[in-house]
Amino acid sequence: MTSTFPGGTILGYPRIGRRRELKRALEAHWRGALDDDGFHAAAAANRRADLARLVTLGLRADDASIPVEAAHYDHVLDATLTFGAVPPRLRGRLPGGLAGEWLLARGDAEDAPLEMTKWLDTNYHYLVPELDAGSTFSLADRRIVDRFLEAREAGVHARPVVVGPATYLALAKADGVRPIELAERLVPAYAELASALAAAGATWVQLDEPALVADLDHVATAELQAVARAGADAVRSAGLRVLLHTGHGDAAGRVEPLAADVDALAIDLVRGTAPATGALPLVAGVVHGRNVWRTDLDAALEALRSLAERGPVSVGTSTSLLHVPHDLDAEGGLDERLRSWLAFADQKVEEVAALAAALEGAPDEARFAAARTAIADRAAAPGVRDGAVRERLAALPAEARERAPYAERDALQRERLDLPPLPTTTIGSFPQTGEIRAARARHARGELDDAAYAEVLRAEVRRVVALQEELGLDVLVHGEPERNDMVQYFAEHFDGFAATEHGWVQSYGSRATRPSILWGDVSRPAPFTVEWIAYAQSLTDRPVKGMLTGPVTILAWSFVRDDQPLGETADQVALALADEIADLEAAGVSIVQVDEPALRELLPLRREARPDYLAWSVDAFRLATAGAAPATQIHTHLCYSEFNAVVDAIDGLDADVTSIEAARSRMEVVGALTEHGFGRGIGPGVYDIHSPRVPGADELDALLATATDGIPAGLLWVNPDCGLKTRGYEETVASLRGLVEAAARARAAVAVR
Ligand code: MET
Ligand SMILES: [Zn+2]
Repeated sequence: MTSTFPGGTILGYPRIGRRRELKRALEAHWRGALDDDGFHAAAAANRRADLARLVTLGLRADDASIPVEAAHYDHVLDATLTFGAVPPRLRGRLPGGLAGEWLLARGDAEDAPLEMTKWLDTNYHYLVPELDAGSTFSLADRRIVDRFLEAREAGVHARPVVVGPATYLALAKADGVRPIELAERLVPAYAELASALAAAGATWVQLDEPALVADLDHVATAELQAVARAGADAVRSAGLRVLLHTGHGDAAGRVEPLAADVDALAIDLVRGTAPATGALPLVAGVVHGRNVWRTDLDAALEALRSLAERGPVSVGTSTSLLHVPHDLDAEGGLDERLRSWLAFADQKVEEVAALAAALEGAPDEARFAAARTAIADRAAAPGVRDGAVRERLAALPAEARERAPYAERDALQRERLDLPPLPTTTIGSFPQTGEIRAARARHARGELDDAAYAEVLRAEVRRVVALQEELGLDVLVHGEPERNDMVQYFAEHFDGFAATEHGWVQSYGSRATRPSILWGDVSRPAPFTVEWIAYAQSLTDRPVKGMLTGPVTILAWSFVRDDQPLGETADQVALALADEIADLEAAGVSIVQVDEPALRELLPLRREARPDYLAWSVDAFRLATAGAAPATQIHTHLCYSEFNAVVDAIDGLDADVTSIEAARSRMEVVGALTEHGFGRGIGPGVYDIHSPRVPGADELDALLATATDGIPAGLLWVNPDCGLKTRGYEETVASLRGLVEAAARARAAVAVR
């Protein structure tokens, strides 16, 4: 066991299991099919399998190369439990053990769970710590120590990983106090944890402090640095060595003041540069932790060698591998050529090991040659560059992103659609019933033929349209039963994308998504949404919305190519969507919604990078939609985030109607929009679809009153926060009935004014 840093390491590894074993264990335990012991045994078996795998792949078992994090549900929740940060509303009554953990993660009939939000600029959701001025912290749970001991029993001297205090507090919410001000109370709990780890025999601890490289509105970089430094000092005071890990972008200019307080620094060299930390040992993140492309080993080795001139260097990933699937070898169905260009988590571990060996002077020439061949092959492969797509983009006229003035569009649309004031609508999806899911699975297995599957879906469209008419909604949807996922469905119908079979990536808790791989130039060979919308429209006289996913969201929820700027890829997707919109219009569709729920998610963590991002993302949306006739009403939909920071961009989208999540924040966004002078249609959500709760009439009236106070009645729409696909029919029908009735009351109130 050495105290100098190992030659090669990773910063984290997927925790869900190669075949989503952890998901199965979690869900079985929640259903009551597995007791506590059974769950712990399954989770431990999964952790042990991962440790063994990492050793096989080339990480050393004896020198703290292997990180152990392995949360049951979420690593931020693990910190909350470890330090006893019980939410004030549950103080004194949070059950111990798994029951308490699930109460925080999932809530129950009486108690809401912790709020969930996105981890930095990723699509991973963490549970937001809930604190107040009375919060205190101590080592309340020994899971981090126990996992270290468990690994040792399995023959691995591992490196425990914990979210650092600066990041923990930066990502927390607190009542009556700025969370960062609680640092003086939190830091001693890190010292307690460190003492326990030292007593257990640990040598290194990894403190994850990505907040250091972000620009946050509510806390200054200097404050974060001071708290991160105090956390590192606390861990060191127990005799442990600290690996400070930032990831998620450029650490240069952010970590230098901590150089004397840590023993090594893990930095993202894919998106950032090396900080001026002298001869401090660096874990150089040259293997991309968040995408699925094979590393250019030659270039990486060169970068490592030049860094090695300054001081000790080991090889690492740019972030935790939490954000990529386990193993490419599981993908038997992928095109062989595409497969040769890729690396999932396990392949990235092998890349790290290969680079570490080469840096030590023992390069595996065959592996380097294979990487070289694959990278050259990818650069020249057909489809990666499609002449027709490129010519079309190059030839775009200047006005390709401009629609007619809103006033003109508005007049034409009002005449064409003839809607009542405060029109009611939904966001697109209706509950995905067990029946639909079962039919999709049987269709995928070949047990249900195309015609029979299509009939199941059509029956669902009929039911959804009839239900909406009965409820009295004004603008209808077809319900999206044919879509497994709002991005994957598009990826499956566009050229330039490939889907994986087992490429699951944790999204939150037991939930995982399977991002598609965007590998080539994107185009749309044939219309694919039109038949569904047209079928729904044939069943009703009310307008049915065409329903598309926007370019930014398609990129955000896929693995994107790394060989051209994102903005260029976004424009290609935009043109593919523009083709679909043209076909929808030709089929008589009068309203098209283009969803951009991820617009806020991709916002760069650093302020200086934001204007460029907002420019290309808004441009891509406009390119997708500007070809629509002035009489075609373009809607967009945004959710999952706090949108105050991007109101200008939302305005820039120039959609005729924007529906936006607002119920949970009690219409907070209405104020921001009013202040901005937003002058087009707006539907702040009045029904929080993330919970099975049916909103009461008073609640709906109150939310609508806030909306009508801030938004001119002529612009206001009434809708839920988001799509209904995760809900059951019972609560959906009750909630939508309430929503339509509340809209009628609000209409009457507005008419009287
Ligand atoms: C995450 S946004 C979802 C929008 C989509 N149209 C739906 O209703 O499900
Ligand atoms: Zn949504």
